[in-house]
Order: sequence, then C-alpha cells, then structure tokens
Amino acid sequence: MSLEKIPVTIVTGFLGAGKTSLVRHLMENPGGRRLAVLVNEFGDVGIDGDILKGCADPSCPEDAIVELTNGCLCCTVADEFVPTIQALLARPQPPEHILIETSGLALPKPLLKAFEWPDLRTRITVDGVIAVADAEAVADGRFAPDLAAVTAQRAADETIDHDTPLGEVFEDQVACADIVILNKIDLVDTQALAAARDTVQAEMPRKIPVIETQEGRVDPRVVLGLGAAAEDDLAARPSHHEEHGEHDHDDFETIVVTLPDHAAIPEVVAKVEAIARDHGVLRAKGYVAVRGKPMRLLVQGVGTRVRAQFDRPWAADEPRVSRLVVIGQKGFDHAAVTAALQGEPA
Ligand SMILES: Nc1nc2c(ncn2[C@@H]2O[C@H](COP(=O)(O)OP(=O)(O)OP(=O)(O)O)[C@@H](O)[C@H]2O)c(=O)[nH]1
Repeated sequence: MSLEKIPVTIVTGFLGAGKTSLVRHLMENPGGRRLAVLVNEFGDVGIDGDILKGCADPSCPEDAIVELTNGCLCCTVADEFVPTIQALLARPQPPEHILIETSGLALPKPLLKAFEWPDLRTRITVDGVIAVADAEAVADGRFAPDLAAVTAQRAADETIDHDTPLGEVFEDQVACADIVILNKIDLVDTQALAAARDTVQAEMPRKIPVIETQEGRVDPRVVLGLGAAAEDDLAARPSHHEEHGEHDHDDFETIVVTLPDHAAIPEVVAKVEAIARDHGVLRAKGYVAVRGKPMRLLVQGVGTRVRAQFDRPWAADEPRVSRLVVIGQKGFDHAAVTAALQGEPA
C-alpha cells in the first residue's frame, strides 16, 4: 500500500460562480486519474450532486460522488466530512484524487483546518484551493465594499470593517486560494474583464495565478497536481472570521419553494428573473415540470441571469414536483418571493 497522501482539490467560489461547471469539466477530463467528488450545498435539495451524477463514468463512478446536504461542510466536520472521506479511502479502489465542491457561502479556511484531523492528516493533503469567480458579477461591483458605510464611518474609525456580507465571503474565498478561475468571460467585454481581474488581484494576500474561463473549461493540468499542501500554510490565507474560530451563515437565508406545473419555459424564466430584480434574490435553482413535457427542466438563476434546459426525463417513480431553492441576503421577503414564483405569470 502506498504511503503517498491522496491529493484533494477544494473548489470554492460565491453562489453561482461556476463551481459545479468546473467540477463537471474536471470529471470529464480527469487526466487519467480515478476521481471521487464530494459536494456540499445549502438546503436539503441536492441539485449539484444530481448534476454531477449525470456525468458519472468509470473514472468517477456514481457511488464516488457524495453529497453532503446537512448544512455547511466546514461546520459538520466531525459528523459528516471525516466519515465521508474515510469511507472514500476505504473503497476497494480508493480515489487517486478527490474534488470537493463547497457551497457558495462556505468559507474555505475552516474546511482546511479539518485536514488537521488526526486520522486524515496522514492520508490526504490539500493539493490546491481553487476559487471560482463570476467575471460579470465581480466587474459589476457586487462584492465591492459598502461605500455608504465607508463614507459614514471613515471619520469615526479607520479600522472598522466596511465590507458587505457578499464582499466578506468573496474576499475569504480569494484569500484562501492557490488559483483563481475568472469564469463567465463570455458575459463581459475586455474592459469589464480587466476590471474584474484588477478587483480579484486587489484581494490577494499573495500573488497567485488568475485564469480566465468559460463554463469552467480549464486544462486539468493547470488546476490539479499543484501540490500546495495548503493545510500546512494556513497563516498565508487570512480570513475575516479568524478571530471567531468558527462562523455562522446568518447573513444569508435559503428557502425552498414548490411551484405549480408551468405551461412554458419563458414563464418560469421570467419569474426567476423577477425575484432577482424585485427582491434581490442571489441564486435560484431546481427542477421544474413543464406541462406535456416528459423531461424535467433544470432552472438556474444567478442574479437576473437565468438558464433553463431539459436535463433528463422524469423517472417513473419520481413525483413531477417543481421545486426551487432560493437564496438571498438575510431579510429578503420570503412571502413575496414565494408568491411571485407560485402565482400566475405576469
Ligand atoms: N454565460 C455563462 N454562464 C455560465 C458559465 N459557467 C457557468 N455558467 C452558468 O452559471 C450558472 C451557475 O453555474 P454553476 O456551475 O452551477 O455555479 P456554482 O458555483 O456551482 O453554483 P452554486 O453551487 O449554486 O454556488 C449555471 O446556469 C451555469 O450554466 C459561463 O462561463 N458563462
């Protein structure tokens, strides 16, 4: 038995940045490695796991794709993360590389600390932390500091943290990374791309590569096999939540909304656009039944950008239930969002 530690790549990045797209691309291009994938999502509706299981193959069979939906990975280390990794390592053919997709709200640093767990420390190592960023969202200033707060408080105290909740999560993710994937370059022009690059670079505590991609398509040789051993290098990866030792996710809220069947795709898309526009919803995703269609519709909203495509037929034993996971900042209007999704189209 080899004593080499199994490399683990942690994929982090804000809600909807393109983490699942990247993981999927790596599963399709494993470079000869036998992979296992661990995916963590908010809410108990595992959509990413479902998407990823759709591209299971011999180099990453379905039972090597594990979903952890019981809350945040970094907060359930002992109960969930450690036993899951142990089970993967105990497989007759253990993986040669493990990919972990964290939830878009997760802070990577507490997860890195889990690699110090006695039973894991000798068996796995963090090969690299990849932060995926949405070039359009970054260029739009969605992670920018709260300028009003900066102005109001500058005179009072220079040291007060003026970041927005989105800004904090974004900064923590970039600060922890070994590589940043600046994704969705199709949605920005050259100027906006340069602005996004500058913003990402401004957040880096140390110089790391920034790679531009579309749909997370990157040469696996660039992102796998970095040998970063990030768990030994925690001090170089500062976090906003350092002093608390742990963190909570009180800045964001998730609801799950059950929808009626829809008559046509544009209706669903318009509603998902509307909840982002009118109620500041950050992310919406799920499967929707369209009347008369045997296929289920995968609906994905990132801000007001919405994609909908049929992914596979509803299974015979599967209820044709339309459900969307909706994530927004704390205090978003759950009732209004639910009503907007459940109501008749405008
Ligand atoms: N236009 C465009 N859309 C993209 C690109 N990459 C991903 N998307 C879309 O963006 C949406 C979110 O992509 P995901 O890969 O699910 O993002 P994620 O980071 O895994 O999302 P969460 O797990 O919810 O945080 C999906 O609708 C993707 O199809 C890209 O390069 N360009």
